[in-house]
Amino acid sequence: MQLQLKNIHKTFEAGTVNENHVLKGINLNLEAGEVVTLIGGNGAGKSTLLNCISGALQPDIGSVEIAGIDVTNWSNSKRAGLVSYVFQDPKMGTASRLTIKENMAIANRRGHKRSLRRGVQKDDLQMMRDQLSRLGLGLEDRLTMEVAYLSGGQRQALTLLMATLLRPELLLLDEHTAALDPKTSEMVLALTEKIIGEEKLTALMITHNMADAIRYGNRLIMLHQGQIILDVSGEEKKNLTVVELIEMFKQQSGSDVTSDAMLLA
Ligand SMILES: Nc1ncnc2c1ncn2[C@@H]1O[C@H](COP(=O)(O)OP(=O)(O)OP(=O)(O)O)[C@@H](O)[C@H]1O
Repeated sequence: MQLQLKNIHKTFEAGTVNENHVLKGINLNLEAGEVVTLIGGNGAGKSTLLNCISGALQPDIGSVEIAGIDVTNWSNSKRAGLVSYVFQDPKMGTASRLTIKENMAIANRRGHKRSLRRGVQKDDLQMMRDQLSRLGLGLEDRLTMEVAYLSGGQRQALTLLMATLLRPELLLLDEHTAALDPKTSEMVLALTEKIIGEEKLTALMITHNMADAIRYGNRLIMLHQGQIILDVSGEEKKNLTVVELIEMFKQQSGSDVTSDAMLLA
């Protein structure tokens, strides 16, 4: 099992008037190679769930196993050797004032305490060029350019490459194309699919776009008020339509999706 979540609970501001029980007993198993899209309305708990997996947040109850290792009590940085993530904001996954080469060098040390003094060797440079050329964006010829000068899409593509440079046991994508225009989003999603496929990664991807949730991955999960209310895979998922998905949401949750960002698909 690549990911095993057992009875995850998370409450924010416990014991105050603002107490918010966000995750209510999440159980989820992901087999190696599964690519899961995660949808749900605003505030459903999607990011909180990913944060509990990455270690950015600690669940109050429950356990997290990644690639057979119980990481429940591991810090975010200790989990970095196992889990990689890409966030919505293209500025978050890369260091603006550093060059593409320097960013790639950092990615090449993810989860390792290897000395920063080692510097970039000649064979590292060739590896970087080869890796960057996979993106098809010509970044391999701009190794000494500061990342700040890249477009949002180029930057997110680079972030994705960096997150997978050292093969993670699990790749977490938190609406990683939501800040991009539709065409660029499509480009980054196509690259995401390519990299996940080539590296045979296990991935969990949050999206607000229902059409993308159906199109990508082999399994789709819907979260509502901190619980999994829908879990479809294989042919059933492939044959889903956005209209059916909205209908299922209404049935399962007992509420409407009107004015919800889920409809922005
Ligand atoms: N650090 C925090 N402290 C207090 N409340 C939080 C914190 N993080 C999230 N929340 C609350 O938890 C709830 C779930 O948030 P979360 O970001 O997980 O939802 P989401 O499903 O990702 O929503 P969206 O699609 O809007 O991003 C929200 O009500 C949010 O305000």
